[in-house]
Amino acid sequence: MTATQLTLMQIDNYGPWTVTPEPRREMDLQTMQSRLFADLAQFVGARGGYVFFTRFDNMVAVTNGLDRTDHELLQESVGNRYPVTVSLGVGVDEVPAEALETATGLVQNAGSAQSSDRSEAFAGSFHDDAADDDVHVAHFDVNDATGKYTDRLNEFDTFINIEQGYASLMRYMREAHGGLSFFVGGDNVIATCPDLSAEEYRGAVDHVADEAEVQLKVGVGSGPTAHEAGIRAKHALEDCRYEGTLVEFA
Ligand SMILES: Nc1nc2c(ncn2[C@@H]2O[C@H](COP(=O)(O)OP(=O)(O)OP(=O)(O)O)[C@@H](O)[C@H]2O)c(=O)[nH]1
Repeated sequence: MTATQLTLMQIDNYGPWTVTPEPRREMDLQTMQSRLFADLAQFVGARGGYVFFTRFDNMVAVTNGLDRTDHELLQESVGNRYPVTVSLGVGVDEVPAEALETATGLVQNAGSAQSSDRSEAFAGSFHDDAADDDVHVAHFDVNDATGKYTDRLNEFDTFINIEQGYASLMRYMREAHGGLSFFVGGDNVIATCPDLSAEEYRGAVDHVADEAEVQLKVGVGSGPTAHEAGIRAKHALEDCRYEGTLVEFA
């Protein structure tokens, strides 16, 4: 069975920590959160995975290619270097939303996100019979975001447009296909998806155009890891630019 392996990374007891012994300076929290994301991105990225910052206190990673030892090392290294620890749950499924459901359930079963009793919980099973097309990555991009928004509107109004497109896409992909879409900066959204057809991607692009009036294009790639699928998706997106098309597969 081809499958996506997803890891939920949740900071332990973070809410209480942010206000103990009294509320901490916001920019110090932002610095710590973004450094933790950068470290996770480097660790997971160097092993072929992708990490998405999601809400920063919870991050979601596509970890095909990372095994139990890699996860244990990550957890230990964070615990050694940060004032917080992380709990990890790992799930495997053809449908990314199902894999994340499993991963999340494992972390939730180990204790509340705001329990001082839960620290560095780790549970899950790993995808060991890897296949060449385990991971499907869709790289979405707003058509001419620079001309339509960045060069014309103030940054906040540009941000509203981009975020509305993202909100529409993330909900549609989740509900229609169990795909998980993540804003990654600029006008880009990367989704981890089941094996979908060009017609199904066109449906997503049409939905966002209708609902949020944001015109997307999407490049899709597959591979044994998120990196390999994602780099193919980027090349497919370049094909969209070259051909003037809205959906391309690598
Ligand atoms: N994370 C990420 N961001 C990107 C990538 N490519 C572009 N961006 C971001 O997207 C912004 C807009 O760039 P483009 O998407 O190339 O520009 P555009 O005006 O939309 O033009 P077209 O996409 O060609 O229609 C850039 O400022 C970057 O912030 C990428 O591969 N990954």
